[in-house]
Amino acid sequence: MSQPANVWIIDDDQSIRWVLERALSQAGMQPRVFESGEGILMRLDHEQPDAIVSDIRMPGIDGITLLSQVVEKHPDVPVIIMTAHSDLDSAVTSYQTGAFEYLPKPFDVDDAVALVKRAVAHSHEKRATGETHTESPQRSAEIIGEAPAMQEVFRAIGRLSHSNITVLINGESGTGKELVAQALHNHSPRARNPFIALNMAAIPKDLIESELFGHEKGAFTGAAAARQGRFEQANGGTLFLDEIGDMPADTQTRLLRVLADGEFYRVGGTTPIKVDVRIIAATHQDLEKLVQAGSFREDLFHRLNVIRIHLPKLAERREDIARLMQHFLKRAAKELAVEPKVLRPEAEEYLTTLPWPGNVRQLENTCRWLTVMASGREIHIDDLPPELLQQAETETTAYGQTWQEGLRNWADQELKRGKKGILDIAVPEFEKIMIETALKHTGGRRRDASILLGWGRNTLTRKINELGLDHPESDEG
Ligand SMILES: Nc1ncnc2c1ncn2[C@@H]1O[C@H](COP(=O)(O)OP(=O)(O)OP(=O)(O)O)[C@@H](O)[C@H]1O
Repeated sequence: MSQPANVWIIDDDQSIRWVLERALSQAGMQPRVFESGEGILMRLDHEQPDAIVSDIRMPGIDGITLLSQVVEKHPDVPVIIMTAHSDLDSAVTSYQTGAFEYLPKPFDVDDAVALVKRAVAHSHEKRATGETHTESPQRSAEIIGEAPAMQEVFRAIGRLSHSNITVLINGESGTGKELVAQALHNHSPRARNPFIALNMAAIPKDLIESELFGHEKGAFTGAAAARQGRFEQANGGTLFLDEIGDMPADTQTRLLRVLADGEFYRVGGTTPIKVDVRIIAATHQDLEKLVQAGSFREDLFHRLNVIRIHLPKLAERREDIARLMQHFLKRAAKELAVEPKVLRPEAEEYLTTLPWPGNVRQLENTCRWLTVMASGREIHIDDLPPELLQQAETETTAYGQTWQEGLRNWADQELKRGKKGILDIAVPEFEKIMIETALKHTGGRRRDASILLGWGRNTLTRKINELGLDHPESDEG
């Protein structure tokens, strides 16, 4: 009921697939994308998503035909049909054929997400039995990290590879905690058994217990069938409890008991269930503080805090940024079936200096964005998303000013002090800064610096003399 909703997106337009996939993932769902409706019906015989979002006009089987087949064979799976705005006929046909809803393109992403959520809720209501087992999507376990702090993490993974010990991973959001948890599992004696991830912050509080421990039929309103919890699903394997700091107090008590006894009861159940589960927990919060504040049980904290792995912020391992970007650009290109883009050196250098508050996830999203939005194969600084460029503008001057604002304030101050002829002070100063910076970038080579500045070589030489910048000529050839 509260497992991440499985949503299939079918569209031959990769940008639509991408936008929806991203938006639904961010809304806590598990989208899966398909370029066409071919094979969907066969797939449905094996597993049913909580909702399907399909385009109408696609090569091969079209959306309406697919819809009619799904409605006939799997009436419990709601289908949302997308099509061009003007196409009223298709809208009508979709409804008549049994679509859950019709989504005109272009659509507002938030509206689309809200609509998919409605469809998912609807299918949960309708689906009395036969919950499908959703595992985390298979991830490539490649973890990039040459920075010393990451090497520490790799060593820990290696050292722990023969053990089933509990691990607590600390680190800001997007630093790769889940990836590391998965790697710990993949390199453990439990590797062949399930790795089940559950994010405490993403589940409504009242559903956490049934999510973890499952429930018996009729345990609460809406519990139409008995259902396994994550603990049972993870039996023999690893249960990754993300954002453990958000676990409600009574669930903490229950978890502690399970860890001590190795058994639990489903919600509404009377038979104890035995499991063998390794716990890896993660949090971006300071659990010691939570313990002090009384919102996290101290005894549970000690049980979880056996081995601790700390993931540094991306800004603390800048040496990995370039490699990570290359990795994500390649991956995004593969996802979108396009040629991989490459960063121009200056764009790469620039990106390496940004603060990246969203850590690796933000970097990954930026690479996806660039793969779709950058016009050529090479990514120039101008291609970067506006919010990243603005960061530079505000960060290059102190006090959060842009240089224009700084200049304006300066001029204002000078005039207030009664100065006259301020251009005679400002213009040479401006040119001096431009010239010196350009020369710095070319290692003192004037010919190249004049190109960077957009001046002729002779103009640059004259200016250097006029301004009295006796920059040594170097490597003029
Ligand atoms: N070192 C790395 N090498 C390659 N990919 C990485 C690395 N670190 C993180 N990623 C990728 O960045 C994204 C975010 O990582 P992950 O979900 O593991 O972070 P998290 O710390 O668990 O975030 P949150 O706390 O928000 O859930 C994932 O797509 C992951 O694959």
